Amino acid sequence: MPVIRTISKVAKLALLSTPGCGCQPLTVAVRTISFSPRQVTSDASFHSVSFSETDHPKVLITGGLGQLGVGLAKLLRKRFGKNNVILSDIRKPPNNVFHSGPFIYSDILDYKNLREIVVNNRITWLVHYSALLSAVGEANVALARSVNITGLHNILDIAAEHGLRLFVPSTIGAFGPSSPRNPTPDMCVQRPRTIYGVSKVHAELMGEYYHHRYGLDFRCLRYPGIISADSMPGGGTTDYAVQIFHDAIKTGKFECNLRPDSRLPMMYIDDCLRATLEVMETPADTLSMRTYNINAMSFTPEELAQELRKQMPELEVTYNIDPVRQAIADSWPMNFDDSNARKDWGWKHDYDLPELVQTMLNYSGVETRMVHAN
Ligand SMILES: NC(=O)c1ccc[n+]([C@@H]2O[C@H](COP(=O)([O-])OP(=O)(O)OC[C@H]3O[C@@H](n4cnc5c(N)ncnc54)[C@H](O)[C@@H]3O)[C@@H](O)[C@H]2O)c1
Ligand SMILES: C[C@@H](O)[C@H](N)C(=O)O
Repeated sequence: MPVIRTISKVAKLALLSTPGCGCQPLTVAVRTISFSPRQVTSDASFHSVSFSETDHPKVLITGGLGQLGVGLAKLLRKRFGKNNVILSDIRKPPNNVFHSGPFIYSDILDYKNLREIVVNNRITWLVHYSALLSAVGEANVALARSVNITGLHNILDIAAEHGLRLFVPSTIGAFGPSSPRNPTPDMCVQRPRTIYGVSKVHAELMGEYYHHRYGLDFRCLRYPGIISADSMPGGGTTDYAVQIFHDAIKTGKFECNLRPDSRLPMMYIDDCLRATLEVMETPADTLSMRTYNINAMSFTPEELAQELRKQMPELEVTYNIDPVRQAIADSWPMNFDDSNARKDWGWKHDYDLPELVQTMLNYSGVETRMVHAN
């Protein structure tokens, strides 16, 4: 019992000294406390990165070379200035990305390297995009567990120690077959059947725990499947909804790996990235929760093909079901209830299915014409 009493006393102290706002310097160095309990006083200057709401944040994006990171960096750089947003990844950036703003190598499994980057660049916001998605995660569970869970622990500790505002995306994949699927609310049973989903529920719970325990300013949105024209998805279940545009334009044909009636929540990338910026800028006292569903539309492969055929009547779609992806899709939400995000911080999507299709075709058409011209 004395151990439990001591822990709860420390917890109370931490809660009292950081009243739910990550902008305050933390009184506890989290990684230190987890291995050898050592209090760090609140005036210790080495971790007190000062960030006031009037300053521009200094942002680090991990896993930034995937489907979403480059677009987010572009949006944030427009708002906060090119040099205030650092993209990072373990892959080599293409020329255009390398020359568009700061890029740095960062492996989220390397705690010391991460800490060095945060300290040397006086980072105040951390957007944690590194992950293995649902389908690649099932193909390599050990790596997914390491990147999505061990990597997240490094991120949480760094963010807590340095008083960062931390964004970690979750996903429709954080729900499972026993969750209500149509619609899926923020609060319900979450028993996902993929390592990806399990790691994302873990991230939601750990982030919220660090928020309550250490005052970490943790913010999390559960994204639907994201559709983008100029970046390719990294191996998920919703990838078909991006691939169909590329194949339709290139060959007029598409082979879909999900059943025609597989209904999933989806969103155009611009809405997703804007939501991310909006929730990061929302004053902390407006957030009644730390993890929100966000939604835009919901469709099946058949409905997407029908919408595409309004502009490409010749489009041929065949179905060759991937049992792994199909089982995942069958366990995920069909419709997402995002009423809390709409109520608390005014979330509103811009793109429904017709606008999405028009935008993707316009963009991909331009790209195709450029490729043919070269
Ligand atoms: N794209 C979607 O449809 C979608 C939907 C819901 C949630 N999300 C979440 O958004 C985030 C970004 O998604 P994305 O589609 O850009 O993912 P992605 O798979 O395209 O990119 C992930 C990136 O993480 C990097 N990475 C892998 N291991 C790493 C390591 N050890 N250290 C540093 N980086 C590492 C990869 O190199 C890759 O560039 C993820 O957390 C994902 O779960 C995405
Ligand atoms: C939905 C999302 O998390 C990702 N696009 C996947 O399918 O794995």
